This record gives sequence, structure tokens and C-alpha cells, in this order.
Amino acid sequence: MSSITEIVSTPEIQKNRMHPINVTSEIGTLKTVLLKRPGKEVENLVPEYLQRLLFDDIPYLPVIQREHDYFAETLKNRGIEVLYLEKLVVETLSNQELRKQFIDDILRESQANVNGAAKVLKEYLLSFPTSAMVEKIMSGVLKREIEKSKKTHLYEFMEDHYPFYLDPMPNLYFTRDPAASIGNGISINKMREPARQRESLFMEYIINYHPRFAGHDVPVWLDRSFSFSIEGGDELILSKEVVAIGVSERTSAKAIERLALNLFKRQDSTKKVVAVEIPKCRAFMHLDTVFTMVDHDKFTIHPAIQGPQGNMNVYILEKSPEAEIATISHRSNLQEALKEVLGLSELVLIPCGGGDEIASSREQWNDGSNTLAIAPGVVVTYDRNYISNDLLRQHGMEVIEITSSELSRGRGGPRCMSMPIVREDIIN
Ligand SMILES: NC(=[NH2+])NCCC[C@H](N)C(=O)O
Repeated sequence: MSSITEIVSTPEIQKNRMHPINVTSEIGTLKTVLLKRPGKEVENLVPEYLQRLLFDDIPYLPVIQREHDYFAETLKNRGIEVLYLEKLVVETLSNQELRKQFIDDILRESQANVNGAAKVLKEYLLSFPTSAMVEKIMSGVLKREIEKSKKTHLYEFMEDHYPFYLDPMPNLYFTRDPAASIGNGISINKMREPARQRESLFMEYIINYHPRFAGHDVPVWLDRSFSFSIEGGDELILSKEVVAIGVSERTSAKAIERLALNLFKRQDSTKKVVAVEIPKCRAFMHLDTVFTMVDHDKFTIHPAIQGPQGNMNVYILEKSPEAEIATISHRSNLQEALKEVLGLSELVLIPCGGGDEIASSREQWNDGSNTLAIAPGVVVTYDRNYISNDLLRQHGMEVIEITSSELSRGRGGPRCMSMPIVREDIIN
């Protein structure tokens, strides 16, 4: 594990005095990315709670870890710096005061399962070295872990069949969703599903207290105390001037509008926020499950999100003379709206599964549209989506495939499993 000093003194950051966050596109050469290696939290998935924990099956831990390591190696081999969430959290919680504060916060947000046992749990968690403590918090605490002798209240002795004091967080390897880098700042997200709401607390602590970020001017465009939900899988940075955000099962119109107004107010470069309405269903939970950018003028799309003539509801928000109101205009065709906001005369939408009814819904289910661009025209995808991958190649993309039999069981692909921290700017 790297020590704090190693990370802080990452040569590139010091040499170039780069801002710790810089993401002004979906496709600019990726320099630094945040991942989370799936850990014991995945083994705390049981059939009774799968749905609530947002999984469709239980991944086999050694294989999901092997596949994830392969993903990380693939990125490193392309010169990308890989940061791990779990390591950053350990480095962040470098003193006892902060550890206590963090545990108080996490226990408060864990609500029902803690069920009054916060004091015992706090002592239990603090009894571990920091890295084991962080691992426990992420993977969950079983009731049977707390010694009988530490139990003081009647309810603590009861067998209520619910096994956890602290729920596991098996979705943590989808680092894309709890926060999103936009320009030199970040949105730290109020997440929609109770199973994921605690996840963005890790990012809040990292930004506030990790030496790599604390002390730098990192604007928080929207924070997790906002009352309406938004998730990073819906936040796509199309260019320095345009952000697209899905209005989805997870992301509300109210959060999009607030984020847009904050960006217009505080980041001069943002001119337009494009709200793309998608069906609200499990398979299409975020915009990036049905639509991603792969090159300057190319996108993947799941055909099922469009009506017969390619019609969809797209709203363009722009700065208005009044600070608290955006100018909003409606468009009914995504392709045309994208050409307009990106100033392009031609733009290609590459259909997932080639548009074949069966292949496209099968490959979309396994994240065939969820590509991670690591440079313009260079994408990382799951190997299992061979029809979509071939089609991307036919459109001139370099497609780097990763193994995906267990990773895909959590319903997320390479874009969801990665949170870009630094990308090179696109020079027009
Ligand atoms: N950006 C994404 N598409 N993320 C996928 C997250 C999948 C995760 N199981 C969830 O339901 O939240």
C-alpha cells in the first residue's frame, strides 16, 4: 500500500503544479482514475437482500477480484495512474479525532441497522488498525461479530434474523456514482438508493481531508446535503462547455437544475447543461448504461431509449440574466441536440448490439453501452459484448476488452467502475 507521502508527492502533480482534479471531457486522455477493488462486502451479499443491495447475483470473490485487477492493470499499462478509494480513505483518516468523527458520521447514516448499538459499534470499529477498520466499514459488521459480553441492552441479545449491525456496501466498486469530477471541481452526490447513500461520505472526507486534495481550491458544485438525488452515472462531461445529465431512475430534475445554476454561477466555462430524459427502470438506471461518448463525434446508444423517429425529450439549460433561473428549451431528437451543442455537422450514434432486438437488450443488460474512453477513439469494454465491440471497431475505435463474467453481475461496466480525476484537456 502506498503511503501518504508517496501519493502526495506524485511527481506529475508536483512537477506540473497541476490541479488535483481536471476533467473537461469524456474522452480526453485519462491520466488519473479512482477505482475500488471489490472486497469482502461482496461476500456479504445473500439472496434475501440482493435486490435491496442492487445486485442480481452474488459474484465469486476471487474471480471478481482477478477481473478487477486485470481492469486496473489494463489502465496502468496505458500509463494511467490508478488510485484506490480504500487506500485514500485510510490515508485520509490519519488521526484519531478524524477517525472518531468519521465513525460517528457513518453510524448516524447507517440508521436502522445500528439500532441503538452505536456505542458498541464505535468501540468495536476503533479497536482495529485504520485499514482493517475501513475494510470493516465497507464490508459490513455482522451482529455475531460483537461479543456477547459487550452487549448491554436487551435488544442486543435478540435474534431478529437480520444479520447486520452495519450493512455491507457491495456497490463501492462502482466509483463513478458517488461523485463526479467536473472541470476543477466535483459534485459529491446525494445518492438515490438507501443501499448506496453512505458511499459519497468517503468522497466528502477525501476531498476535505486528504492532503492530495485538501488545501487546493476544489469547488464542490453540489454536495451530499442537497435534498434531491443525483448520481455520477448520469453526469457526462461532453466538452469544456457542455455537461449532459440523465433525468433517470437515480437523478432528479431538481438536482440537475441546481447543479446547472451552480456551474453557471461559479464556473465560467460551462455554457450549457443538457438534460436527457431516459426511461426510469432498473436496466437503464443511469444515462451511462444507455449512452456514452467514445470519440469527438461518436457515441454508443441503446436504441430502446429512442422513439421511432429517434425522438426523445432533451432539455437545454443555459445561463439566464436571472441568477436563480436557467433558460430552458426543449429538443425532441438527441442526435440533433448533440450536434447543436457540440457544434458538429455530423455525429454518429453506434447502436448497442448492432440494433438487433435480442442482441441489443442482452448486451445492454451486461453494459455493452457502458464504455470507458481513455483517449479519443480508445475505449475499454467488457469482452462479453462481442457484437457491440465489433461494431465499435468497424467505426474505427480501438477497443480494449476486459474479462467480465463476475464484474458484470453488479450491473455496471467499465465507465461505472471508474471515476476520472484527471484527463488531458481536448485542444480543438
Ligand atoms: N454508473 C452506473 N451505471 N453504475 C452502475 C451501478 C450499479 C449498481 N449495482 C447500482 O444499482 O447502483
